[in-house]
Formats: sequence, structure tokens, C-alpha cells
Amino acid sequence: MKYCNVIILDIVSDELDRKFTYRVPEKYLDKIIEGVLVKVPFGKRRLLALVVEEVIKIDFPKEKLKDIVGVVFDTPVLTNDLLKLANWMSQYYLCSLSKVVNTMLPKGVKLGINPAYEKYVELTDKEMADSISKKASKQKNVCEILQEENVLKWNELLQKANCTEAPVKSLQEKGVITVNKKRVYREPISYDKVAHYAYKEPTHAQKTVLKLIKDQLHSRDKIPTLLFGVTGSGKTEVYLQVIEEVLKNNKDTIVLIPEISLTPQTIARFVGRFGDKVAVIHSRLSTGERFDQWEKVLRGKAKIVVGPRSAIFAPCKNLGLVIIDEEHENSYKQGEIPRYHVRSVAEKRCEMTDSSLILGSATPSMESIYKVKENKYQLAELSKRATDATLPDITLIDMKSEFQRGNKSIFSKTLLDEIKRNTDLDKQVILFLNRRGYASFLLCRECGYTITCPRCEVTLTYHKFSDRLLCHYCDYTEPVTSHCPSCKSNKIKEFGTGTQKIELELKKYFPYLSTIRMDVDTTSKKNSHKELLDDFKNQKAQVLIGTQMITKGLDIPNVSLVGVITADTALNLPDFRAGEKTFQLLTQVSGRAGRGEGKGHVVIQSYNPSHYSIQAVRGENVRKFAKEELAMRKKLNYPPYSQLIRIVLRSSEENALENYADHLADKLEDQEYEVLGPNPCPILKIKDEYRWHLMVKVKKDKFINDKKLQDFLLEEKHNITEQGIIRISIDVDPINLL
Ligand SMILES: Nc1ncnc2c1ncn2[C@@H]1O[C@H](COP(=O)(O)OP(=O)(O)OP(=O)(O)O)[C@@H](O)[C@H]1O
Ligand SMILES: [Zn+2]
Ligand SMILES: [Zn+2]
Repeated sequence: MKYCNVIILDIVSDELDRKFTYRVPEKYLDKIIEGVLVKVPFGKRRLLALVVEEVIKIDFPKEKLKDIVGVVFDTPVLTNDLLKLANWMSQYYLCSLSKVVNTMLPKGVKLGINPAYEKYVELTDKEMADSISKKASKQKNVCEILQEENVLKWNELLQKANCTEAPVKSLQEKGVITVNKKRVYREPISYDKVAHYAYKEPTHAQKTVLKLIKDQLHSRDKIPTLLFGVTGSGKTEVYLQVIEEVLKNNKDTIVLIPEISLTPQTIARFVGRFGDKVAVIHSRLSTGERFDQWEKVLRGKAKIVVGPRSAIFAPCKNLGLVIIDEEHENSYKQGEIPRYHVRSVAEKRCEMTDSSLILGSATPSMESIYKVKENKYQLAELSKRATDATLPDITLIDMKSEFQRGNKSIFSKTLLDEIKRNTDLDKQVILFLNRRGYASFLLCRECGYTITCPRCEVTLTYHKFSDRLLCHYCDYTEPVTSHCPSCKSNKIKEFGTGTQKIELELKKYFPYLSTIRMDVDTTSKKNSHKELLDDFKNQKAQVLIGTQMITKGLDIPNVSLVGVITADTALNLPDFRAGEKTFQLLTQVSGRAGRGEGKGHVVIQSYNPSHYSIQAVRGENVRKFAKEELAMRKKLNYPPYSQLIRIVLRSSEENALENYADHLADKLEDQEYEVLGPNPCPILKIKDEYRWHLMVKVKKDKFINDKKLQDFLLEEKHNITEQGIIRISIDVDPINLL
């Protein structure tokens, strides 16, 4: 008799969140192995479950065990390494195996989506076909068509013959023709319509980088490569040529690209080079299309998978390479359970399968830069643009001086002059407004001063309700002042501005300019994002005004000017990564200028232009920035020098919440853990629930082995959840601190 353990996928509730043992009936003995989807009886229901292991020793009465009652898919849906990876994720991110596996499998697999088939008609008895009498004109006609084409799709045949199914069916009964079913994949792309994307002879710099990476492919002790290449330096061509090499060794590649950069233009580069060997995954696919892309990979019909974060779970059997493009992107961290970061997961999967890993970016994360310093990653660098285009000139404008000179507008004189000069030359302009998060803060228009926490060096958040300033890392708080603590002026006020306002202001100066506005309001409809960008690309407007969503992957040669309205907004968020995010954003948005002929120009307006994260945008000086940023992180012992576990508590009862938060912090401190907080979250209330958070700071990379802390947190979570008043969520290596 064979027994195995399964995890239930259908209902994810805490009591079902463990392994259950079932008996394998005789008829399934060969089929049921690790990674196979099955149906099991549970109470009165039949639930979807995944076989995770065979059980050899059972220490309870076997008679009580029930039989597995069905097999859902004819082959394991998770490869061995994915199953191992799921176990690791469940441990590392403190969440159930069932939740992880649910994330790994596309919906269509769990729903049991049926593969699509198409009927084909083939002429098999030519003599008989000839002998069909002319009187049976319709049948004769069908035969004549098939004599020319031999094989045709059922529907196509009916169309060509302009007849009903009847004559075709009678021919089938007579044995003149045969009808076969053929598996078809529902494709989001028409592969034969994508133009070939020709191989480019690598530049000298690309050659050097390619050698470094290819050496890794064949090395026994692989380490990941950080491909640090300025905007437009030709990273994609490097990826393509490495994939070519991996393909030669008959291995598979996963390419991860942030969802907003997964544009048809980007996809066309991969499909244009490798044709139908490429499976593409993105959020606009139907469940059926998604299922088919997944199955193509599982069956080895696709060797390259291009997709967002979740594509890291593609069921490649023979993985050789993972590429993470724009590796610094925050969307690589999942907001819901399991709150994984794809960089960590990819590292683990590559380690398990002896695959190579490439992380590409023009503005690498501090985590990755630090790993280069520690020799855990190798550095490969492209420091110039691949074409003749050079990096744009950058002008920093001090908005304080503008204000002092009497310019109360949101545009500096320089920016207005540049807008005029560039549009007069029929060039296009991008105006960028940095608006991340919801927290507001106080800013002095006179001297640029913002009020920061004396202990944490983060900007204090303004809370309208209490009219107080608050630090979200420690419990520091102070009243709002009407006068600037630095210059004593009364020009210190709450800060915030919108894209609409910019558009209106711009029209005052240049009523004749046509504009396109891109923000949450104008892009909420499906496809509107792409349509607006296409319009701009086709020069239907001279100025594009937008937020974060316009920074990525825009390759529009006619854009010669980028204006950044206020560079400081992200800098003032209560987040120790504020400087890093500001620098990355400004560098990426600047990189959109001057990609075609002629020099590009960027005007950055700031109340704080001497801040290192704004200064370093000039010439994309990542090294200079990283040096200062890492020194700050080290001084305050923030990641990458330490590791954070963020615990968010939610409840409609504010007092109970505050008490429990204190209690939890005390308990952790009693065990000698360093705790930041507890504090109200910067977004204090969501849907009538109050939110508090605290952060546990542990030594770098130590959490995975700290069984004591893991168990403590899981037990607290279990106990407090049972009481039903407070909800708790745990985020290992958090990115979002709001
Ligand atoms: N070896 C080469 N020879 C000629 N042109 C090249 C070569 N490599 C890349 N290019 C061209 O340079 C331009 C920039 O390349 P690509 O978009 O790959 O850069 P990137 O580093 O991915 O940029 P970004 O980070 O800004 O998206 C493209 O138009 C590309 O076709
Ligand atoms: Zn503080
Ligand atoms: Zn001031």
C-alpha cells in the first residue's frame, strides 16, 4: 500500500493549513507522485490538493485513511525544484505552504481548464473521392477542395465549401475523409506577424560583459551577475545573446520584467529574436491563454518565458538562466501573502537548479550593490549608451531662490524657457510629477526646510486629525509650527500638488501647446495607458504630463526635454529608502530624454538640490550616490546592513490595538530583539480599521535560521487571531512602510 501527504488548495483556512495523509488506490499507483494535483474527500466535499510527499511510516490506524479519488492533471504541476522552493518560501516568509503553492499555480490549472482542440479534415481515400457522383454536388465539392489542400481545419473547410456539416459527415462515414483533433494553444501573440529582431554585432563594452556572463554559465560555483548599465546602454541585446547561448545548451530561461514595462515593444524584441520558443505572461491574458502559456512551458514547447514577478514560478524542467530586468523595481515585491521578493526567490531557485542569475538595472538597489561589495555578486558594467546618443545634460533648479526672486509659479524660468525652445523646434517634452504615497509633510517655501525626526533622520509626517507631526519609526511627535524652525519665516506649509494643476498652469503660459495627461484618473480604463502613450509617440501632443507610470521603458527619440516639477516629494516620505527611491526615479525619468538625434536636456526643480540623491542624478552617478547612501544605512544599521521584519496590526478598536502593540514590542524586547516602534502606520486608517506597526531588526540574513523568533511570531499570530479583535500580518524584508 502506498500513502502520501497532500496539502489542500481549495480552501485556505488556518485549520486546513497542514498536511493530510491519504491512501493511493491501486489504479493510481504509477500516476501519483510528488507534485501531482489530486482530488481528495474531505468531510462531505471533494477538494483540490497537491501531493507533496510519499509517506513511509504511519503511526496511527491506517484504516481511518481515505482514498485519493481523482487525478486532475496527467503530469506533476510543480517541478521538484518548485516544490522545494515552495517549502523554503513558506519557512522564510512565515506563511503556509498552501498559500505559496496557490500563488505558484495559474488559476486555469486550479480550475481544471480544458485544453483547446481543433478539428482537422484529411482526405484519406482518393479513389473513393473520385468515384463520388456529380449528383452529390456538395460532397463532390468538398472532395475537390480537399484534393487541392489535403488537410484543412474543419471550420475553414465548411467556409470554403460554403456548406453545412452534413456532406462532410457523410464523407467521414463513408471513409473518404478522416477527422482528427489537434491540440491548439490559445496564443496572445501571432508569432508569424512579429517582425524579426535582428542580431546586433555587440559593441566592445557589450562583448566584455557577455564574456563575464557566459563564463558564469559554465562555471561550477556560480554567482549572480549585476549588469549595471546606464539607460539606453543595450542591456536587452546582452540578455538576448546570453539566452541564445543558454538555448544552444538546450536549457530554459526565465526573463522577469516589471508589468508596466511589459509593452508590446518589449515583448517584440524577445519574440522577434526567438519566435514561438517564447511564452509570454502578463496580466491582460485570459485564463485560457495563461493556462496554455504555462502548459507550453511545462511540456517543453517553450524554452523562454517572459513575464512579471510571478513568472519566476514557470514550470521549466531544465532551467539554466533567470534574468531580472530593472531589478531595483518595487513591484518585484508582492504586497499580499506570500510577501516574497522575487530577487530572493530567484536567487534560491537558481541555487537549487544550478542556474545563472542576471540582475539588470541602470540604478541598482542598495541590496545588490552591497552584494557586489561583499563579492556575492559579480559586476558587469555598460557605462555608455549603445548608439551615438549621449546622456542628457542636467540642470538643477533651486526652487527656493525662484521663490525669493518672486516667482510663485510651479515652473521655474529655466523650465519655461526650455519648454518653449524645445517645442519651437518640434521636439517633444515630458513633464514629470513625483507623487508617491499619501503622506504629507511640511515644507518651507522660503528655505526648503522640512522637519525631520531628531532620532531617525526621516521626515515627520503631518497628521491632519491631530494637527501634529509624527515619526513613524520611533514614537517621537511634536506640534505643528507656523514658523520655520530654520529661517523663522511663516512660509512653512503642507505640501502637495497634482498633474491637473500642472496642465492648467502650463496652458496659462503656452495656450497653443497640446498636452496628454497620464495619471490614475486618465489611465484607469483598460488599454488607456497604451493608447495615451501611442498618441504621444505618434506626436499627437507636444507635452506629456504624468506621474511614476511614465518613467519606464519609454523609448521615444523625439523627446528632447524632461522636466521634473518637484524632485523632493519622495525624499520626504517616512521611509529609510526615500533617498534611494528618489535617485532611481529621477535617473530613470531623465533617461527618457535625448534617445534619438541631438542632445537631451533635463530640468530638475527641487527645494533641496544639494541633497546627494538629487546631485548624483547628474551623469547617472550611481557610485557617488551609493557611497553616501550606504554610509547612511550603515550608520543607522538599516538594510542591507541589517534585516527588518515588519509587523502590521489592524483593528477597529484603537485602544486594544495600541495595548497589544506595546505588549508585543515588550515581549520581543524581553527576548533582546531590537524593536522599532510600535507606531501608528503613516496611513493610519484604512476602511475604518486602525493600523499600527512595529519593526524587528535582526542581523543580516539571520532571520531564516532564527527558529525561536519565527515560532514566537507564528504563535503570537495564532493566539491573537483566535481572539478575533486584532489582525496581524508579518512582512519579511518589507519595501512598503506606509
Ligand atoms: N550592439 C548594438 N549595436 C547597435 N545598436 C544597439 C546595440 N545594442 C543596443 N543597441 C540599440 O541601443 C538602444 C538602447 O538599447 P536597449 O533599449 O537595449 O538599452 P537598455 O540598456 O535596455 O535601456 P533602458 O535601461 O533605458 O531600457 C536600442 O535602440 C538598441 O537597438
Ligand atoms: Zn524617529
Ligand atoms: Zn525656512
